[in-house]
Amino acid sequence: METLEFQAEARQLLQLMVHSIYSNKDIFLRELISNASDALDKLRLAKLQDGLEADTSDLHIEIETDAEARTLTVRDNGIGMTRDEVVALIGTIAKSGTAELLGKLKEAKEAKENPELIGQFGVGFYSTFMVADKVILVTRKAGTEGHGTRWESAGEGTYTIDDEPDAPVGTTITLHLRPKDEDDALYDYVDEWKIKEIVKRYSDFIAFPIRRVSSGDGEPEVLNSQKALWARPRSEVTDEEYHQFYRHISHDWTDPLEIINMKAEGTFEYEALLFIPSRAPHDLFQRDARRGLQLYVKRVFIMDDSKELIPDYLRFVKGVVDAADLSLNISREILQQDRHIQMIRRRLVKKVLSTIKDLMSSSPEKYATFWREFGRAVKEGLLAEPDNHKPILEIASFATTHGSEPTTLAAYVERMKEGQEEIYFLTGESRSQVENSPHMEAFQAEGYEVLILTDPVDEIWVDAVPEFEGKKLRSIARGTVDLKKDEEEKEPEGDFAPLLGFLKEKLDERVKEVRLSHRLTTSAACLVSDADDITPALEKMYRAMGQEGPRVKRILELNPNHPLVAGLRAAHERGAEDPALPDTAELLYGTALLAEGGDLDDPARFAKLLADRLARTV
Ligand SMILES: Nc1ncnc2c1ncn2[C@@H]1O[C@H](COP(=O)(O)OP(=O)(O)OP(=O)(O)O)[C@@H](O)[C@H]1O
Repeated sequence: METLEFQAEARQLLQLMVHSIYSNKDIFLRELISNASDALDKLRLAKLQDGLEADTSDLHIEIETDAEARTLTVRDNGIGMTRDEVVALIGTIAKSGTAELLGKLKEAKEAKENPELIGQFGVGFYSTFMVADKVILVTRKAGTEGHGTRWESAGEGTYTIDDEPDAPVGTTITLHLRPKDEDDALYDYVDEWKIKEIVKRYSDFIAFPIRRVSSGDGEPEVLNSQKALWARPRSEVTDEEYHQFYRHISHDWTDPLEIINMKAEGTFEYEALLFIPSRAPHDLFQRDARRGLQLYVKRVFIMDDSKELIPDYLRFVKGVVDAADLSLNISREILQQDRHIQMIRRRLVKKVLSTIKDLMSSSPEKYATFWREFGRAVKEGLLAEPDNHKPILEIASFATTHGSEPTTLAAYVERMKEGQEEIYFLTGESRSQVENSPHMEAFQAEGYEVLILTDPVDEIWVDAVPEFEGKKLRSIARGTVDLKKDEEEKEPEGDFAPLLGFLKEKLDERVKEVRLSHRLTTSAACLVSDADDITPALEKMYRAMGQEGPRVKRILELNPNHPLVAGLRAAHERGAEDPALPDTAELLYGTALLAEGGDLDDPARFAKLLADRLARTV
């Protein structure tokens, strides 16, 4: 017999379990049944796809209680585990992001107040320690000869592991129950009615029979109806049943925001049951996160995380697709090329997008939640699926200078001023940075609405999307802007020509052009990108990804009505040789860069120039 230590993170999680941060302890049984069901799926699949020799004629889950010994046993005749697997799977937590979450959960008190936080990672097998002070797991892997493995722990720092000579194939988990304490929601889990209630509530849809055996009783009783939820008409399924199923497949603690049923008949039949969660998982933007749907073929589970069924930008959608005409032996490789799968995927996308669109009118609050949680991911679809620009843009909303609530593009277009032909936007790092950017000045002064785009993905998709309802999307930090229709109000460029030429020469390394601006009302100067150039934010992103390219020069625009610019022109006219002029040019450029939230190349030099100049004014 060997005594081993739990990995540090596993120990922390166990601690939380032992000290019962969950107010609902009943869920331990749901977790055990869920694992058993997965193990049965895996055995059936191993036989089907890998030709494993195994008896799958009576796959089932058994629950046995012994009131005297106060034990509860959950048994399955599924795939089982090898000794190494027991150590790796039960002694450690391999899931990404767990450490981080555990950090947040350190305070058990906080966890009690935040059930959703803990719901974000499956507590799984460890939840048994909420109700048991000793857990024994005996298992044998299907297809292995000889002995099985016995694992035992009291949920503290260590566990023991040993050979078990006569273990049958599958896994048996025996809990030595703590004394009941109903004040602490710790019920009597040897009670027949309690078991029935829990199974009915949480595990009714499990595809394998869950049988209750009890010493003395005669025939075992089947506790669940085993009906595949996606195959039942929506009107016959309660929300509670859907929610439990959602938990089984998603391991999310909170109820889903929306449930989608689909059924296609005809040449290619399939059924789908999809869920849109009500909150983004913590790993929505992590590359290694689990994504994809469950694939079944005629009620037989084939695989988890089937990415081929749903595009990456809808990776938060959970659910099941049950296709009638696929081979049970289908592999991931074949899945990628399968025409039917591609067709299903297109239909699912269409359905998800139209469901969100319906929410916008039927339940604006739900829609707002959806967009807040998942909008950032959905916008990636504008890059990935040009064919779906329209339906994606229709469900998108954006922060805007028109009030504090986000707006749809349709609502923006409706509010457009007479004569306005483009949809104006400005990208940046935060709302306040964008709002206070010099680029905004003329638009604000003239009463034009500007969309405020602050997600990193915004920098990219705006270049991929040419228009919405025939209106071009237009960055107000790019190209020329001419909001004033009245030619007479404009300053003649001619008077400024010598100054513009001088500045261009002095700032040649940084700007490609210096010109008068029509977008400034209060600032002296601003920087804009040429219509076809990439923006500084994008340049920065490329750089961060390791793609060095040549520096893109921008255009310096001056406000002819600003006293600084007027004064500079006068000074330049008095004498172009004035030694203070080049410094002023640099200060002007630096100030424009700072005003839009940009980074100076040489902040120390800028600070020195500024201090010298200020010293002369005090
Ligand atoms: N009855 C079982 N038969 C075979 N393997 C099992 C069984 N129970 C658990 N396992 C293995 O142990 C692993 C860890 O189980 P655990 O319940 O802790 O987490 P999980 O099921 O992977 O995640 P979650 O709890 O989020 O569902 C499982 O993924 C599975 O590989």
